[in-house]
Amino acid sequence: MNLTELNDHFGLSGVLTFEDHNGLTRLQVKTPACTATVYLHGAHLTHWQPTGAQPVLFLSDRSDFAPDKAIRGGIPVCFPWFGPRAGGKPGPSHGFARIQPWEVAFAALSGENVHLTLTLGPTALSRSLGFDGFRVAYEMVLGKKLTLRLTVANYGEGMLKYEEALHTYFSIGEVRRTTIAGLESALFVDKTDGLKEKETPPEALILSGQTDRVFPENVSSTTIGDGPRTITINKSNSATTVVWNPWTEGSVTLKDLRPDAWPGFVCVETANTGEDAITLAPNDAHTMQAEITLGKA
Ligand SMILES: O=P(O)(O)OC[C@H]1O[C@H](O)[C@H](O)[C@@H](O)[C@@H]1O
Repeated sequence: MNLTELNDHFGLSGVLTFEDHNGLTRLQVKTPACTATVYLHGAHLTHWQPTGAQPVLFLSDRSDFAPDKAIRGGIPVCFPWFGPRAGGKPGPSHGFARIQPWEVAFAALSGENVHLTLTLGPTALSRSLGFDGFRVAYEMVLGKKLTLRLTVANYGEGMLKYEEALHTYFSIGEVRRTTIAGLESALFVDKTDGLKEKETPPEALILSGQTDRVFPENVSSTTIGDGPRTITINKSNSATTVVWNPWTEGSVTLKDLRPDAWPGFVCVETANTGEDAITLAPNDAHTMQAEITLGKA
């Protein structure tokens, strides 16, 4: 659908409008409860700001907005693998979902919440990478809180094994003064240190250097302490949590991130990766959910 058709079919007067940005289609949401921006490219939520609060998501001002690139910041949807593809097989980092155009299936205002569903089915790129019999529905409920539901269905004839992540970049005042509660004494794999298995200290986590930690079999809720506010992530059907900040060392390798931007965000990711990957029998489906709420410290 072109912009006119999208606005005719799914636009909500004064609440939800589709527009072009750099050749990509995005939608802007404005309600008494929040403002939000979603790109159909990657079903990428780049902005969510409850009324009266600071923006919750970080977006890099050097991000590419191009059909073959992932947006840096917001919430990249990683599917059907996380990080580099396993087994040395070809394919983009974090899978193809974040660099494919998704379709709008549903948009409505219910009370003060906008309910939006975007879908992704097999594309030329996914088929070229061996993914044919799947469908993904991504439901967002945008209001004072944010609910994200990623449902994957197997329409193929064989088993479908996949990884997934909502790679959320939270905007924070200063990462070295930010606490992450909920991962106390938790086991993690340290991707910055040869995949060694380690355990976090018994108190809330404060990052002090380049961080790339995968917490397997971890269903805990996490709460980010960002100065006067807290950001809580409650999740279901997600067995992996990932915490990432590139720090100075990692940032220099990322062309789409200002080298001094890293103190302003932390990624706390709702995921199913590695041993927690999902395997679906034909006609089966699985839903992973994250719910993000703001509070006072
Ligand atoms: O640069 P990207 O492909 O978006 O990946 C950014 C980061 O994502 C995750 O958090 C991974 O654990 C990291 O290893 C990776 O560097």
